Amino acid sequence: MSSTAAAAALPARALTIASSDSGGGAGIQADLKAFARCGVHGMSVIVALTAQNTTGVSAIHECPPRFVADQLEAVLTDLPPAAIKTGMLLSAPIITTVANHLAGKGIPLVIDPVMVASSGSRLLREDAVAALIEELFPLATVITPNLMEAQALTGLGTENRAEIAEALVALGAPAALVTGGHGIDPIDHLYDGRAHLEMPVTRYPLAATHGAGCTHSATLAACLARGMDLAGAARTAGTVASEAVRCGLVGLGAGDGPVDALDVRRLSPPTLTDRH
Ligand SMILES: Nc1ncnc2c1ncn2[C@@H]1O[C@H](COP(=O)(O)OP(=O)(O)O)[C@@H](O)[C@H]1O
Ligand SMILES: Cc1ncc(COP(=O)(O)O)c(N)n1
Repeated sequence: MSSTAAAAALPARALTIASSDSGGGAGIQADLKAFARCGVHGMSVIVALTAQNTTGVSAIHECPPRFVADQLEAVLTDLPPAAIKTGMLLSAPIITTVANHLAGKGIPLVIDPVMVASSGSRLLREDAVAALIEELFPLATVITPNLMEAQALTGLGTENRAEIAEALVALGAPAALVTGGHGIDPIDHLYDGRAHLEMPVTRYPLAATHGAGCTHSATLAACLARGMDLAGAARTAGTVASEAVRCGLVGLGAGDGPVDALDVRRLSPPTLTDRH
């Protein structure tokens, strides 16, 4: 095969800029599973490590912003992604570093404004919220808060998703996709500054939703990397996240079990006779 033909056969690339979940349920670990689920080569810039399991976050170790910059430079110079998502970014200096590296690149960007873990720990410091809104939202293609995050970002108490999505766009993001899986209406609401689109999601009443939001935003980025339009990517993200909940690993730990975008229970190591 010529090198051009080999390159044409390569998968699309997507990058997650987020934090590690030692329990493997959310964060970088969920993002890479979602990328693989969508047939996309996943890359990861890790900004913090969490000591975390299904019951909660017990410690957070922040990467120095200079090392975050090193990772971004390593990826962006050699492996430019076709789309990027951000997840747990933790601090204002990290957000500024990320914004400085992404500004002017024109790469589709999904911002999942992860603020508080479903188990209750803060994953974005109080003093970093303004940096997220002012420095990163203007660079986004779409932001994907859940309803609680959307309320915290806008200061609105309403559950009216159309109203809240418009307020998010007024904060500087060109489009907002408000999700609402955790016990609320199973409807994702997309507003792109012109039109509203309601996307019903099949809801599963399972105790395995840890990482659902990460899986959702990573799938959205993977679909954009594969050339889908925003509405199609948003529908697919809702479907993949919902399926990941259906395949969620209830009982894996003592708390909220992790979602599973790859449905690993149906996989097994190849036998020797499968080798080629
Ligand atoms: N119980 C559930 N059943 C089916 N899908 C769900 C469930 N919980 C979450 N999801 C899916 O995950 C997406 C993100 O969930 P959500 O709870 O809004 O985010 P977060 O994990 O950030 O709180 C939803 O849009 C939906 O597609
Ligand atoms: C590293 C990391 N990133 C994101 C989340 C949010 O996921 P969830 O809302 O399911 O707790 C998390 N708990 N940990």
